[in-house]
Amino acid sequence: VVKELIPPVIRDYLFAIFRRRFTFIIKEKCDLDRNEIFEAATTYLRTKVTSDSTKCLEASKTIRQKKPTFDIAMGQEVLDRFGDIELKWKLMEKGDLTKQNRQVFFELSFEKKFEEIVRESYFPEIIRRSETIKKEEEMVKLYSRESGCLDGRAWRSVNLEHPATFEKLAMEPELKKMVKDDLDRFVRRKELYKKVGKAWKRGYLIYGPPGTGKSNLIAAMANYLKFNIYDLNISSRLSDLQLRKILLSTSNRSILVIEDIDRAAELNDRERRDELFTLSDLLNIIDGLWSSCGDERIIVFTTNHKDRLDPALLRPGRMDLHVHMSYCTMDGFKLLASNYLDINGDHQLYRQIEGLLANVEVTPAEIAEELLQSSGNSDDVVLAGLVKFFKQKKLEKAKTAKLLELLKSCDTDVYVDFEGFVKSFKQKKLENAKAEEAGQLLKSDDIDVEGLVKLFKKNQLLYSQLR
Ligand SMILES: Nc1ncnc2c1ncn2[C@@H]1O[C@H](COP(=O)(O)OP(=O)(O)OP(=O)(O)O)[C@@H](O)[C@H]1O
Repeated sequence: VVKELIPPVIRDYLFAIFRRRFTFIIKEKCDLDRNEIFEAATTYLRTKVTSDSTKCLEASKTIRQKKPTFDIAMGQEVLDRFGDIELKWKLMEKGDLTKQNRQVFFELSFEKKFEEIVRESYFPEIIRRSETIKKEEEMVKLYSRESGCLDGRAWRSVNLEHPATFEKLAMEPELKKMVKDDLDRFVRRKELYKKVGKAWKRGYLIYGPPGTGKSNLIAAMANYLKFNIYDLNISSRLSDLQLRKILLSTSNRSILVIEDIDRAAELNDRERRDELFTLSDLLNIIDGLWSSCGDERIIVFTTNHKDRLDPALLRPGRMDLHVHMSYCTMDGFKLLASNYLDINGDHQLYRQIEGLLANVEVTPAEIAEELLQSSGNSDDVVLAGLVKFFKQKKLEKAKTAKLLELLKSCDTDVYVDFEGFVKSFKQKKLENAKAEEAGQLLKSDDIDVEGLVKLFKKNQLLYSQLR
């Protein structure tokens, strides 16, 4: 009956008389210092304000923020609930608004009987929640495309918890510095880009054999700049329009990654009547869209075979920086040893390792794998194991070179596909004295054929020569 007959405002007023209320005043500053509860509440209440609950919101976005934030506006109320407690937040100000003595504060009111819970549990909870929100906001995200979804809503994100940093990355120190400086310069130069009428974007081509750290470098760049990564998988069938929608839905302050761009050569072979995009469409869309609506964009192409790339991609002005990720050098090795074994100075085996590294092609990923597998042993044992591993690789390399020499002098038609060759070779279909010799080498105890096929594939240069 009370609900039916008495208007809500009067009802609340009457209830308030019966239920004793209590109010906390939370000022922006404690003397001159910042008030942690005030700051935590500001962050926390952002997750509570909605246009349904308040009539007025304050919207803002700094250049470093990825998304706008919506705050409680002056004089507005926001309701919150903590267990059974209903709490009312109100942002207020007092004092001379133009002078220094202006004070901003929150009024937090609730039923008197809950005072202790608010003090002991609610405040600590707000501080904890605000820290989580801040961390979440700073977290770099990795977006990948959901298969089957072909428009702008196709991106799904996870937090990029990749620990890669420039410090932990084994690559030539000068090259590392160059990439880092380039990124720094890029983010600093917004005004210059604007002044000269150039879109504020930068393109990197990262190339090198598998396992040299191309993906690691991208993760390090994202962590360094706090940019999100969009991983665009171009192998799926997309129409020009779908691609446009997908690209348009990426946000600023992001890195668009297109891996294995050499595979995009396939794109060029597509028939136009399919209305699927080609490589040059892709490049034009990226250029066009981003010139008109994007700020702070980085695009990264990676490839294991720079030599197979479409010349359109290598045209000057298309990619700003070409970054070659190479096999492991001694500098890189020392960094990996410091990461995995905490060896920061010299070691007696380093001279030998340096000599071996100059003669074998071994990727940082292979070394990292060896180091991981032998973790738990003493440094001497781990490094001695690595020396053995390098020697084995050196031997394989010599045999591979010899084999290649022999194969090259054979009838080449058969070698178009190496697995096929090995098969026919095994079946002794080949009547060639040199191939016989190669066969002996292949059959020798310390080389296994499948391993060799893998080796050839890994060693892309030899493999492409062979092809
Ligand atoms: N330069 C490096 N510095 C430190 N660790 C590395 C480096 N390169 C590779 N690794 C290690 O090897 C793993 C694989 O490397 P990553 O995926 O970055 O290589 P990639 O060049 O991108 O290979 P792919 O071409 O096959 O994608 C990494 O997670 C890391 O543990």
